[in-house]
This record gives sequence, structure tokens and C-alpha cells, in this order.
Amino acid sequence: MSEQETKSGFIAIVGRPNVGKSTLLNQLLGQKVSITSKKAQTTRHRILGIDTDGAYQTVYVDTPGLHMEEKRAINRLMNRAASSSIGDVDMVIFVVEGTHWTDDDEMVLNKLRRAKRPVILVINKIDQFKDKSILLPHIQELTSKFEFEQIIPLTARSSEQMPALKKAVRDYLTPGMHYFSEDSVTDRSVRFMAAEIIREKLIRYTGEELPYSTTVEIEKFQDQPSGVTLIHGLILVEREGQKRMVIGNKGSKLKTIGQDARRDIEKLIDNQVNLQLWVKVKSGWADDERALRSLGYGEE
Ligand SMILES: Nc1nc2c(ncn2[C@@H]2O[C@H](COP(=O)(O)OP(=O)(O)OP(=O)(O)O)[C@@H](O)[C@H]2O)c(=O)[nH]1
Repeated sequence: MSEQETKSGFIAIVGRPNVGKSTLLNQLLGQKVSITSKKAQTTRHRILGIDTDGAYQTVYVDTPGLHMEEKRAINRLMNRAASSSIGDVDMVIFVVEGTHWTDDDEMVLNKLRRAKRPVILVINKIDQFKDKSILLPHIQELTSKFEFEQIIPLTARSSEQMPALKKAVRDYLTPGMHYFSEDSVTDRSVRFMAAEIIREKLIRYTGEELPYSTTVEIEKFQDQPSGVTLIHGLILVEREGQKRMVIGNKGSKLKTIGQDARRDIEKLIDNQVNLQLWVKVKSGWADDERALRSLGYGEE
């Protein structure tokens, strides 16, 4: 296909934490590239999700949730990664949740006003409303706040509305080459994805305080002569107590985390995996910008 015939563009998915940005990206792509959870601030890195359909290539940029509290170094870096995406893209999908409008939503909207990019507003989680007419006054109010290109209420957990959203986004792609090969779904390596899958399970199976203080490093990712892929994952926590929490009674929790993660990684790489996990205490890492950079945060 010649360059004249193809169209492409970068679309940022932004919003405050926990509104469903990663769920939306996975649904748009029809497969999981970004981890999700009930807890806010699951997404820490900027992740590209690539959707190629014939002549069109849409590159979605999933960003960490934008929020006002910037006390810890990790939160500052996450905010920076999200903010810097907005200025670079062809258009923005701004995700909000139901009829809640918070100060963080307002803060994101202010950033969008300054970025001067076309914005489609997605009102997510409308499955939570039996009576959808409740949304109408809210939509009216949002219309008065900003000149959105379109407002699309949807349920990111379902694929139903995705064709409509994809079609809306296509209008903002511009003539030019495709940035990625037709079969790419993300710019991230399988190593990175494996670490993210382990982190997703950690968040799922541990208490409230852990998401902010755990990170995962893949120390080994090696195909064995037997055909099995051997993966060593190192889980870093901040305190001894957290280490105990992750390991669980006689190692039961770490075992569940490992089994669940292994199954997902096997699906991802389409191969049998031997996953071995270790937990180590590295205190203060979430507060130390230099340590975070050495783990790959804030470099996007
Ligand atoms: N009921 C309902 N829940 C949803 C929907 N979309 C997402 N969720 C849930 O909302 C929670 C947050 O979803 P994520 O996709 O992780 O949200 P995020 O905006 O990427 O979150 P951060 O990583 O904190 O920025 C998860 O528990 C999702 O299952 C939806 O359409 N309906």
C-alpha cells in the first residue's frame, strides 16, 4: 500500500485514575495490552495500543490516571508521563465515569483546554444506570464546559460501542505511513508485558496499600531446550510486612499470584511457561526518583 493511500494517527486516552481507560483500550484492540484493576492508579507507564484495519492505523496512547496529588515521586512521574502525551497526539479521548464529576476531572479538562487538541468525551460505565435518561442533564452540563467533538456514553467492559468509537476516531487520522507493522498490538516487549501481568495479579490478590509500593522486575526470560520459557520475576516491596503479605501463609498467596500470572503469560506468548517469583524488600523506592528511573519509570 502506498503512503498516499494509508492513514494513521496517535490518539491519547486520558482521564483521572480508575475511570476505565485501560479497560477501554483493551476493548478497542480486542485483546489485553494494559492491566486493569478495581484500585486507582494501576497504570504506571505509557503504553501504546495499535489497531491496524486495512488502510487505517490508529495508535492509542494509554496514560496513567491524572490526579492532583503529587506528593510522592512515583505520582509526579506518572502525572508527567500522562501530561506529556496530550501535547503530542492528533486527538484525545477523555474518559469520565457515569455522572460523577470530580476536581480531578476538572483538572484534566483544564489541561485539555491548554493542549488545543480535538477531544471526544467518553462517558464510561453506563451499565451502572438502569435508567439512562439520568445521564441527559449531565451530558448537557458537560457540553457547556467544553466544545467536545462528540460525546459517547458507553460501557468499556462490553464491545458493543467500540465500532462507533473507532469510526469517530478515524476522522482524525491523517494521510501518511503506518508507524508499526500490521500485526503489532503494542510497542512494549513481552518482558514488559510479563512484568505488568505479575503486577496485575499482585494488585488483585493483596491489600489496599500494596499497589503503590510494589514493582516487578523480570530478571530472566529464557527459552529452555525443553521448549518451556523460564521466567524469573523479582517483586520489590517497601517493607518486611508487605513481603509477608505477598508471600502469604506458607507461600500460598505468592503461589496463587504465580499460577494466575503464568496462565496469562502463556496466553500472551503462546508457549508453556515456568514462572518463578521472588520477593525482596527495597525500602523507599517509590519515593526516590533516581531509583524509579533505574526501574524504567518516567522515561517515556
Ligand atoms: N461497571 C463497569 N466497570 C468498569 C467499566 N470499565 C471499567 N470498569 C472497571 O473500573 C475499574 C478501573 O478500570 P481501569 O481500566 O483499570 O481504569 P484506569 O482508568 O485505566 O485506571 P488507572 O490505571 O488508575 O488510571 C476496573 O475495576 C474495571 O473493571 C464499565 O464499563 N463498567
